[in-house]
Amino acid sequence: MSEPRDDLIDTLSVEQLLQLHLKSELPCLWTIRDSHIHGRGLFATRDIEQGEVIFRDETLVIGPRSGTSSDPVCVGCLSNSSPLSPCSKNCALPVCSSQCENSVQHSWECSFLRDHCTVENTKDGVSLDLVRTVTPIRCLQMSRLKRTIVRALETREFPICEVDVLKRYLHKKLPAEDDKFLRLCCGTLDTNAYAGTGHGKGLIFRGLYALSAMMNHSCTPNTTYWFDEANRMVVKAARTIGKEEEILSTYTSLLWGTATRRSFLSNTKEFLCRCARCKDPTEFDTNLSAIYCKTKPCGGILLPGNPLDIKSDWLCSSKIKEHKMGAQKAFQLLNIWSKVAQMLTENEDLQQIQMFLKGIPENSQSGIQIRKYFVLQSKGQITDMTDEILLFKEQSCYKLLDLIKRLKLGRNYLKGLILRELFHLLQEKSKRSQVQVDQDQVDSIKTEFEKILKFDVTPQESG
Ligand SMILES: C[S@@+](CC[C@H](N)C(=O)[O-])C[C@H]1O[C@@H](n2cnc3c(N)ncnc32)[C@H](O)[C@@H]1O
Repeated sequence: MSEPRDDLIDTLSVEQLLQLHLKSELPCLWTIRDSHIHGRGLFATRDIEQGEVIFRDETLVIGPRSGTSSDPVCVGCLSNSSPLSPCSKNCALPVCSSQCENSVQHSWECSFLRDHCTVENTKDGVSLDLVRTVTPIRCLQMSRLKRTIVRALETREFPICEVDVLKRYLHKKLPAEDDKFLRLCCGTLDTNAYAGTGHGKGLIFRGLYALSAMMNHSCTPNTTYWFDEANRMVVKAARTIGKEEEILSTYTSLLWGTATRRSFLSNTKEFLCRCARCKDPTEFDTNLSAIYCKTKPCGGILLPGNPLDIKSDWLCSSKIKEHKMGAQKAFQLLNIWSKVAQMLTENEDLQQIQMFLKGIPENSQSGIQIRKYFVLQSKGQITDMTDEILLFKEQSCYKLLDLIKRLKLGRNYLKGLILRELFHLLQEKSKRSQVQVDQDQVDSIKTEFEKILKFDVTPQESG
């Protein structure tokens, strides 16, 4: 499909625009329709097998994340794995090499900022404020086709707009049209962008993906995604998706409890999810949000009476009416646990962690937070770990895998990472204790994680 003349672009439907943007001539597995969840959604045009690639999405724009708490990354390669220094051309943005400084990616915004801004009193020559504005600024370079797609996406105004941050540094007024488009892009990015991380390369970015922006959210999505070497977003079926079924993604961590997920979605995307998992106080019998009943010697667990109403009392599994807790108190407790969990993982003190885990219900969100950290992020090499840590990591892998199964998350990327870790742990365990580990089991774990983590299944590729 060749690109039409500029004046024809305005006459195309969203679906045609997206087909053009993805430059795909293959038959596609998706169509755009009205959704009962919200606005438009993406729907399957045929049955899609678990693990099948549904689409590979090209970026409309990609750049550093906008959060004030994010560590700065090189604006050229978007990685934080090498030491950063200010761009020598004095645009106040950080780069990690002369190659990144002179990259096509960076050159345009570099001259834009030098031409429009005055930057003084920066910390080490870098302005973190301006780093936040890079991704919207990059939108000004968009082609007619990309601008038309951006205008077709859902957008809303969020309280913080990067254009206002940029304005603090401008000594030259932006043309009204650019100002308006930049504002639109800020809202569109906040509504639709995905945060990406690059496996092992310290990549941290925010990308606007045209087709992915059509996917509504569910806390038990039927897809999983990943970013390939070209930073394309690869979306796969986490379980079988029937013809006509809506193709759903997630905008939040799937291992958080309902209250945390819903408040995150409300704060970052300004909507309240009402999916099947959000409606179920037990979250498919996982009790992720549970806290122990404080009435002695009850021993029951408290869960929200109505998880869709943040003010509703938390009720006890003993069904005794008086055994309850106000929502505010319950949220405070969950918050404190989460902070303690964060502190404990930073210290990696296994004894203290075991004590903390004894005081909270099994599967509780903070316990899961600790286990996930130990499985996927803990410092150091497996070969240097004590037997106790190795055992804790192994148990944590099984716990997380069980949770993923019970939450009906299917074959998702997180599961692949956990299985890979488990494979390495079992190998180390058998080396250390010379205990015979079931080799068939280890091999099947290897096959499964390789299948999940291997996204280049080109023969099945669609649009
Ligand atoms: C990436 S867009 C999804 C596509 C959008 N429905 C459209 O018509 O363009 C994200 C926005 O869709 C809405 N949305 C997505 N999932 C939702 C859900 N589960 N419940 C309510 N609104 C949702 C929210 O307004 C959110 O900001």
